[in-house]
Amino acid sequence: YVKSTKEILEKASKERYAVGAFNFNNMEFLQAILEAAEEEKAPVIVATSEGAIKYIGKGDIEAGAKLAVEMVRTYAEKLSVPVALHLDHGRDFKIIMAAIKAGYSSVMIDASHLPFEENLRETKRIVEIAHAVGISVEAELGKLKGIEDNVVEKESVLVDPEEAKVFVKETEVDFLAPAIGTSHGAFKFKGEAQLDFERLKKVKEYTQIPLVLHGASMVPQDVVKLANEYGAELSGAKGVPEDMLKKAIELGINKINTDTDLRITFVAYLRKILSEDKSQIDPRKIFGPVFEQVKEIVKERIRIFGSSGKA
Ligand SMILES: O=C(COP(=O)(O)O)NO
Ligand SMILES: [Ca+2]
Ligand code: NA
Ligand SMILES: [Zn+2]
Repeated sequence: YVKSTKEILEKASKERYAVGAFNFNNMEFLQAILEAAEEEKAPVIVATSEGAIKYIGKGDIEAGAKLAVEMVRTYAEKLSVPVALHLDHGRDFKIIMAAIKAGYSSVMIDASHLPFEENLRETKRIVEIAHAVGISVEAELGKLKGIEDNVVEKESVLVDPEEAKVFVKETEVDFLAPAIGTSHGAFKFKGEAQLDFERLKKVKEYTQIPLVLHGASMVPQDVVKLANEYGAELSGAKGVPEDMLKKAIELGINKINTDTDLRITFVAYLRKILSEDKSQIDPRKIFGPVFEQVKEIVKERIRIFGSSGKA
């Protein structure tokens, strides 16, 4: 059933577990994510980036947002678990408004590439509008490396917990994504994986609101290997290790954004199936088994996040 992001995350924050926020760009990814949540009896957040809304709507933002909402509602109303739809990395005011108008439960305003005061001002503006119509808001402090759809953040600038305290108090934002060393995509760390748990601990202490980890994919090496065996070129891919995810959850992370793990799984099994079943031309016979694997990786993540059975 459909439930608000705020209710889902406040329960998670109180009970110290995390809920997956899985990105989707099409029907099959959405189906796999929702089936995984249902099978794990877990609350789940499904998210579209601005690029996903444009992709779903073939450039028509209103149409894309509307179709995303209607797909989620159509599937979610049959499920026994709570589902919320979230706008990931909102930056364009028009797209954030389109998501709110279409019926998204929550929106992220990502102004973290701007100086603190500007990020604060932009976030406050979105919060005022969203709260006026019962929608919750996520914002980001600090910068992630990697491509955030349309922004290449050169340096990863970690969150300042003192700034976070002021930021949350002034903006009344509902959830905060503190940059603690992750980055988007499959190549997160040059050397050893490293997250700044001290900062995370302080941010939770100072803000006491649900926190979000971006760039949290684990990049499973067995799946990377499989993809490379079938012609992908993903050597050097590295994600967040399980023990670090678990420590981040203990320290107050309640929403874990996961996109790359689903993409790598999709690519590995699509390549495998196409090279093995050479006469297959029915997309359902190709996508069926591929998205079974995507469903399995989502179930594994839900278990690691601690939200299995929390519906
Ligand atoms: O932060 C993410 C996803 O991160 P990954 O690339 O690690 O899946 N979405 O907003
Ligand atoms: Ca950002
Ligand atoms: Na987000
Ligand atoms: Zn992100």
